[in-house]
Amino acid sequence: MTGLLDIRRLSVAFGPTRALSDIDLALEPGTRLGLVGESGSGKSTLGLAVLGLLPPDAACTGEVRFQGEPLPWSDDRAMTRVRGRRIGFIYQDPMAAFSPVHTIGTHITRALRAAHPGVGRREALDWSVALLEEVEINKPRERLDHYPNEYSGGMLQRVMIAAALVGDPDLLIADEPTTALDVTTQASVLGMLDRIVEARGMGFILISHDLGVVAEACREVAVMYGGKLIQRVALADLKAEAHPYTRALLEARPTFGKRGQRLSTIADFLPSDWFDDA
Ligand SMILES: Nc1ncnc2c1ncn2[C@@H]1O[C@H](COP(=O)(O)OP(=O)(O)OP(=O)(O)O)[C@@H](O)[C@H]1O
Repeated sequence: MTGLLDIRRLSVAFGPTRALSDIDLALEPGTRLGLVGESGSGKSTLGLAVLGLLPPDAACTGEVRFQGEPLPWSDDRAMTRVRGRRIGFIYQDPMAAFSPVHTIGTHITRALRAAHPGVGRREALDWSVALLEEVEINKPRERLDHYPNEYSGGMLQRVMIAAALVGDPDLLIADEPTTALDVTTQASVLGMLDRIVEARGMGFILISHDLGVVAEACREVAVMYGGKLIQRVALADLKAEAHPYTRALLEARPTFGKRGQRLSTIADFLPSDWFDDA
């Protein structure tokens, strides 16, 4: 079987900064992988590299194959087609994704008609309604006529997810998709993402600094540190098999059980004496 995504020896540098060093990562179709690590570990750079969206000053080596074919990074038009149809992308700030002067319906139907040029106005409208239903927005037909400022942050994030689904992608990459939301909304958006990814059987890469977020919607985690991939493990085995740095990430999570206790902090990574300050 051809794999979904095959990242081989991917390295990215911004001048003297090595953002990614020799990443190898393969995903089978339907794999749901959380990519975790602290700020600056290279998670976003990895997502952007796969999508061909690195800034021009990034020096990138290595190869990424998608469904068996190398991604055509140097061909802008071909990459635009990949992003519109085969790989969906969701990022953190829903507000920035929408123009305030167009209705939500205009945004979605435009995205649909860009991904499927033959689709007529009427069909695009019905399809948009179905997509808003899929992301669990009530009264979708009515809400298509609303403007972004009439939507809450959580609802806008749902619309952004709907827009990422217009091309029926085989892989969805989400970079901190719920970080801008309050905790309750975050949980409901993650639950919805989990249901959609499951129902569509898509591959899913969820980028987050928070292992708890990843646990809501993924089955495996890949842990990054300093531009390197240091561990990949099934979530079910995480506690038993956590690499010392992964364990530190787990312990740094605020949970209700730890109320009143000091949170762990992640110091420079020194594996040999890592547990001494517990
Ligand atoms: N456009 C850029 N120009 C210069 N350096 C960059 C650029 N983008 C990322 N970097 C550097 O590459 C490294 C990895 O950054 P990246 O944003 O991928 O990390 P991250 O794990 O996604 O962090 P965060 O969670 O804060 O987004 C960092 O050292 C960062 O400063």
